This record gives sequence, C-alpha cells and structure tokens, in this order.
Amino acid sequence: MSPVQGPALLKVSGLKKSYGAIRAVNGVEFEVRPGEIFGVIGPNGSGKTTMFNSVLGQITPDAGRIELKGQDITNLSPLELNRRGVGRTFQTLQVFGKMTVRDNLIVAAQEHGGSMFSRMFAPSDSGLGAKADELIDLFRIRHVADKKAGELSYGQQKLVDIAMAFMSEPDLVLLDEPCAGVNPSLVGGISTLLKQLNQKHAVGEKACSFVVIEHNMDFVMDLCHRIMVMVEGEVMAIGTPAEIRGNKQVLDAYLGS
Ligand SMILES: Nc1ncnc2c1ncn2[C@@H]1O[C@H](COP(=O)(O)OP(=O)(O)OP(=O)(O)O)[C@@H](O)[C@H]1O
Repeated sequence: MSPVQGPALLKVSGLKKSYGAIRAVNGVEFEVRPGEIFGVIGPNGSGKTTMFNSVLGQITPDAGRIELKGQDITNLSPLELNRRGVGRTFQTLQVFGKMTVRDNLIVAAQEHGGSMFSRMFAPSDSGLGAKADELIDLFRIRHVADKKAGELSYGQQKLVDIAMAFMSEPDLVLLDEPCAGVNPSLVGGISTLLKQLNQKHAVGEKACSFVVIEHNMDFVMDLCHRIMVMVEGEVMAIGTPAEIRGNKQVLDAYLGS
C-alpha cells in the first residue's frame, strides 16, 4: 500500500508530557495526511496513550502544538474536537450495557451534537436512526441491533463501540487498541471494516483517516499506510510497514524482542 500524499490533516509538534520524573511523551512529532491510516506501536509504557490523550484534549500537555487542517487545536476539549470532526475509541468499552445497540449509536451522535442534558431530553431518534442503520449494516450487527448491548459478546460490543465513533461522520478517528481482548477470528473483520471506512462513500461521502494504537503486529502491518514506533516517550521511526519491518533499530528495540 503506498502512503497517502498531501498536506497534513493532523500535525503534532514538540509534544511533551511528564508525570513527575517520568517523561511519558518527550518531543513527539508526526503528521497524518488526509485519507491515511497511521499506526502507532511501541512497548508498554512507551507513551502511546499519553500522546493520544494529549492530542484528544483529555490531558493537558506540558509543551507542543497540535494542528487540525492547519488550525491550532492544542488544549481544545474533547467535545470541541468532536465537533471539528475528530472521533475516538478507548481501550475499554464505552457502550451502555442496558441500552440497545441502536440506541447506543444514536446516543453517541447526540453526544456529538450537544450536552449530556440535551442528550437526555432529545427526541428518541433525533433523526439519527438512518445513520445508525447505515452503520449497523456496514458493521454487520443487524441481528443484534435491538438487543441490549450488555447481552452481546465482548467482540460484538467492541464492534458497537467502534461504530459509535463513526456516528458523527468524523474526518479523523483515533482508535486505542481496537483488537484488545477480541477473539483472533474477529481481528480480520475489524481490519476489513476499517479499510472500508477509510474509503470514500462507506459512510456518507467522507473518507476517514485513522490513527491506530495497536499491539497486534499483523493487524498493524496489514492495515496501516505508515507506522510510528514510540520507545520511552520518543519517536524511534516513522515509515511504511516494509520500512518499519526492515529497520534494524526498531527490530533490536521492539519487534525483534
Ligand atoms: N496518570 C499517570 N500518572 C503517572 N504516570 C503515568 C500516568 N499515565 C501514564 N503514566 C506513565 O507514563 C508512561 C507512559 O504511559 P502510557 O500509558 O502513555 O504508555 P503506553 O505506550 O500507552 O502503554 P500501554 O501500551 O501499556 O498502553 C508510563 O511510564 C506510565 O507509567
């Protein structure tokens, strides 16, 4: 797969975050291009999640600048970022177990459109049912759409969790370990879905870009246009899957271990 070309959709420069003496993220820089699937790999504790949470406004970085389509978005709230077209998934499931799959999707989009208060008092569908149905079909979860999410298998809940991030028709979605805890037989299906969502017309007219943190190396190598390797809070390498596989420093520090 050839890397996607063009000006940056997301640009991160000089990002730093310390916890006391721990330099969790120490001068990280990278760019994600429109339409790109950008992987982030690295050993446990290398700063991947801290970088993610800094980009997503969930924690305040000590230094650095984050730009979306050339605009400074450093320190904007997650809700404001969502309104500007940035979605995310978490390492842990965010579904409401007592609500149906379809309602989980609708609520995810209502969150995008307003406050918790407005979500609670919005009309039950808010015109979002068609969008939810589109994603239910794309994610092949029609047979469980009216079941309570808590009654589904972990893998099915993970699919609902990922689908929720797409209700707001984002330009960019940051996925934190989409394969974690998922049965290996479902991993290929998640990869296929993300490739579909990366193409134009999968949802609405938009081609979505991704930043994906993942420990499953086969998944990352197959899915991503480019991959960034983080080690001890710093960027060790950025390159295509073939370049990363052939990078001796990366092999010694991470992949070879
Ligand atoms: N809230 C916190 N308070 C103190 N130290 C933290 C906090 N969050 C992260 N750290 C430390 O920062 C470093 C980077 O952690 P981070 O979770 O970002 O790494 P990671 O690459 O995402 O790891 P994993 O692959 O295990 O999820 C680690 O040393 C971690 O212990």
